[in-house]
Amino acid sequence: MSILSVEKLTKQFGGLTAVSDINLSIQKNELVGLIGPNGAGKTTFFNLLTGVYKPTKGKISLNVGKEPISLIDKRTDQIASLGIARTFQNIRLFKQLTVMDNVLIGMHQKNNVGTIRSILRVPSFFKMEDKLKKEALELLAIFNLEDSADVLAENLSYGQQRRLEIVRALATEPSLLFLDEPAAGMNPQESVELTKLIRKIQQEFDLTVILIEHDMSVVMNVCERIYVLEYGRLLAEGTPEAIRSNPDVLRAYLGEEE
Ligand SMILES: Nc1ncnc2c1ncn2[C@@H]1O[C@H](COP(=O)(O)OP(=O)(O)OP(=O)(O)O)[C@@H](O)[C@H]1O
Repeated sequence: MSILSVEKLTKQFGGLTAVSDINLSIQKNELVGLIGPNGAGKTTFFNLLTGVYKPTKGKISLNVGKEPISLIDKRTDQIASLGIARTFQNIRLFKQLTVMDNVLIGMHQKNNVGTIRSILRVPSFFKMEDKLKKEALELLAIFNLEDSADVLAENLSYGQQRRLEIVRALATEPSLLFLDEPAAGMNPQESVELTKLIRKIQQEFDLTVILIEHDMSVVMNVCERIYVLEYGRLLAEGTPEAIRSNPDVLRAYLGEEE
């Protein structure tokens, strides 16, 4: 079943067409890669799917309930509440807050803790808060961050901050997770560990994952299917094996670092 489908999606910034006539369909529980040279339109594509930008043209349809839902004209918060979570190329954590609080914010988005209850601090608030903290610690443990729960996010290493971003996205209990260059700035060993973690959470949390990544070893190891963009257009689509030997892809990447 297709969980997300995109038809003729286009985004123009003045005279520049950043995303051009993209058609794509993602199946439930797939782990799909989105690759392409710098400026190919990958982040713009994520921004269109998550409501940051309004498309110039095209359709985006999400299939998580009885009827498909159009994401065109939905705000970012509405899209998030439909079960789409993302991370950003430039880490966007609450750096002055602890690791735990960063995760709790993600959870509060989903769980109705309630402003009145939290201001009045009634017993049910503390009960809910304890439950959420326990769940947050379990999520942090998957990413080997549980011992840093009380550390300020700004004091984490770069690799840890990237992992915390994923935990915070997971805390909203998404069905679709968009990861924008999760391995950027990581050393090779951290990238390998992250690859395993992405696969693990996809299976454990029944997730559909779309991953933008420049690190080809991450993409080729983790993705079941890959879409390649170039100058905003869809250049190729296929399994990692097919993409690896596709002449158009090789040409687009010629001279690019792998
Ligand atoms: N807000 C904007 N206003 C104008 N042009 C933009 C805007 N956002 C992106 N662009 C342009 O759209 C094109 C696609 O950019 P985008 O960031 O989506 O590419 P990308 O594939 O994610 O690149 P990278 O791999 O370098 O992150 C680029 O030419 C970029 O300069």
